[in-house]
Amino acid sequence: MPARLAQQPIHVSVPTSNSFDALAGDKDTAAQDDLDERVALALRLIDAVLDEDDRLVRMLVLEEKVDAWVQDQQGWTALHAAAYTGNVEHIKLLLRKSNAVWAMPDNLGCTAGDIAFSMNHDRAYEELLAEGIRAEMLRSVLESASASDSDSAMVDDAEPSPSDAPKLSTASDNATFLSSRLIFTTDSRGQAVALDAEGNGVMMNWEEGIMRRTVEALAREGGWEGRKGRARGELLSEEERGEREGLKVLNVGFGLGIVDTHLQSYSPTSHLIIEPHPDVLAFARKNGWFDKPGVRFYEGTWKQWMGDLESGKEEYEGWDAIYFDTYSENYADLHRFFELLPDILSSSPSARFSFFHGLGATSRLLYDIYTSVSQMHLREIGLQTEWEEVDVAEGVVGRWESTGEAAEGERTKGEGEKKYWREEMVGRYRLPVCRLEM
Ligand SMILES: C[S@@+](CC[C@H](N)C(=O)[O-])C[C@H]1O[C@@H](n2cnc3c(N)ncnc32)[C@H](O)[C@@H]1O
Repeated sequence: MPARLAQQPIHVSVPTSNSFDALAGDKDTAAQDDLDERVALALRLIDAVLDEDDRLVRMLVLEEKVDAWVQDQQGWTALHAAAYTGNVEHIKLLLRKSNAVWAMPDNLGCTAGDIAFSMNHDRAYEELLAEGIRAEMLRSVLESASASDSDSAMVDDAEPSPSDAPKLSTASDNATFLSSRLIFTTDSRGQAVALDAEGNGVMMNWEEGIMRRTVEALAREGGWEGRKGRARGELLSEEERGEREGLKVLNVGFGLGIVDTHLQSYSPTSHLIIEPHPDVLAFARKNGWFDKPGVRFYEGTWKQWMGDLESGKEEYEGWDAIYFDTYSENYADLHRFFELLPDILSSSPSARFSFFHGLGATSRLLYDIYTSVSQMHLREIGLQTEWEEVDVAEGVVGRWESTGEAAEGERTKGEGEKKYWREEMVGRYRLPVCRLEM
């Protein structure tokens, strides 16, 4: 979920370890001297930016062509320094005239944009945000071009990896996740959790508040709030007599069944759940989900379901409410799902789509970028998005426990625990509610 999509939200070709180590690794003396000099100049650039020595900054960037991506001991680059001073001209110079990397995190995981945000340098933040949005939009254009070149648009990539392939993580590779075991248990605070084979939280009960608020928003916007708590039989009779519209809901990714439980409280006429993981399906079966009236499971991935829609095995029904929350997929997958929406969302003006927006939730800058990029991609296919802000803490106990799902997440508590949502930096959860523009 959340970061399930944000496991690898940003793919940039930059060194991931401290740049000093990378540069210092070369044993050749002449080359080493050259590297030492480059590092020294890069550190000088950081100092010059911090001193706002405009002449020196310009000389180092324009004449010396200093490597602006080099990090100091705290992981700062010249761009972090410019974000700290809020000097917009330096930010522009570094981004346009040198090899500064907007997404480079420092040792605490902060990008330059996060630094600008925390210093309340609004213009500097906007500049870095615009750069991130541009880069991500470009990346997704290139990704979709290469996906169509390789004719993979409808191919399900959730095939088991060959045994000689490098070991992939359950948190970032969907096929690896789907072929590994899941455990349904409770954490030390008694909250339900689903953990993957690496101990990452696939779904945790702290997300209950978000799931409830999502279904409430879909129901309110979709005009089916009034179904809540009514007997299913009565609702169906009203539908048959033409006194009430039917309600068709589709959820992609069952997890702990939290969002589906909320959807069920409105007794939908039909409720399709797409879920491929055998352990999740067994959990759902054990908890009676296969016997609920109106509920049907598609036992496969959403990409397999797309293939079945195309081949006519599954029907394009036109759903009134669609929710998407998978695991170990990335933004490119979500984007592909967006493109299916005009064909599967009911043409009724009250039809709504939502998805779990945990994209880039390790950084304020990344969260803002993915909010904008997803909204732009949805607009491209004719969907308008409104965002509701949700306090993730709402009614939740110990929500940060044992979430290893953000691969780049910071260790925060005991061994094996990582922080997923950097609340202090990212702020409130943004709940998307999308509808077709009429
Ligand atoms: C985060 S959980 C969903 C939680 C759910 N929203 C809830 O309220 O409990 C993600 C689910 O997506 C499923 N999933 C993973 N990959 C998928 C795929 N390619 N297609 C459909 N579902 C997938 C996982 O097995 C898991 O059950």
